[in-house]
Amino acid sequence: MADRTPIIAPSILASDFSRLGEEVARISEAGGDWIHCDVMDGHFVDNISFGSAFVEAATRHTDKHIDVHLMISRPDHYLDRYTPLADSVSVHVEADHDVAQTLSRIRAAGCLAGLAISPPTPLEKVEPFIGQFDILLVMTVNPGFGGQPFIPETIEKVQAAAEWRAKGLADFHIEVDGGINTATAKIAREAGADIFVAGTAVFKASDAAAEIEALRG
Ligand SMILES: O=C(CO)[C@@H](O)[C@H](O)COP(=O)(O)O
Ligand SMILES: [Fe+2]
Repeated sequence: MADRTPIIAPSILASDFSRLGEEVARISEAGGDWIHCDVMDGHFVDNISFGSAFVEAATRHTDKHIDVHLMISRPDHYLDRYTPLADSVSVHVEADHDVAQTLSRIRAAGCLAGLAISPPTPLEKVEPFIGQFDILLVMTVNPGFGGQPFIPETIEKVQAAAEWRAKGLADFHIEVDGGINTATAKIAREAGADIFVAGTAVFKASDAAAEIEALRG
């Protein structure tokens, strides 16, 4: 079985964009394992964040794993702008694309392939793609904004996905994203999650290193 040591992925959506480089360096030095980059197009979600030029700028201030979360309607169309910058790329099962083909292209580009699922979407929607993704990204808030409260019902999906994994159907990480703090990380970890995205909790903490350690549990 693969290593399930908790991975903490601070989301730069919660950083001070006017000091992006310093913020990325600060959070890397504080012990963040992966740098989570939330790309939003104002169409798939009701918010616009940043695009590939911004992600590229962030990469110049860290040697950590770059984890791109595409909340965009046509991930297949924009994919080639992100795979050269990233170590993992997650696309939404709800977006308008050939999911199997997009996942296959992400892997072919040398990245871990992530499949993301929003809170209202039943887990059955990702079932046909088991074995084709390396990360199941379970959204624990509705995508689009940082700083929202964790939706407890989403944990049932983490538990069910962990059962798939335990049955040996496939080996994949379970990443939780949205409203993650030390309390909700514990709930998610006990349900089977091993990657913890935290924007507000880490970037707004007075001691980011202590917060990252606390999130590991
Ligand atoms: O993908 C998203 C939001 O759509 C997340 O990655 C958020 O950026 C997490 O922020 P917090 O809830 O931790 O503040
Ligand atoms: Fe995200």
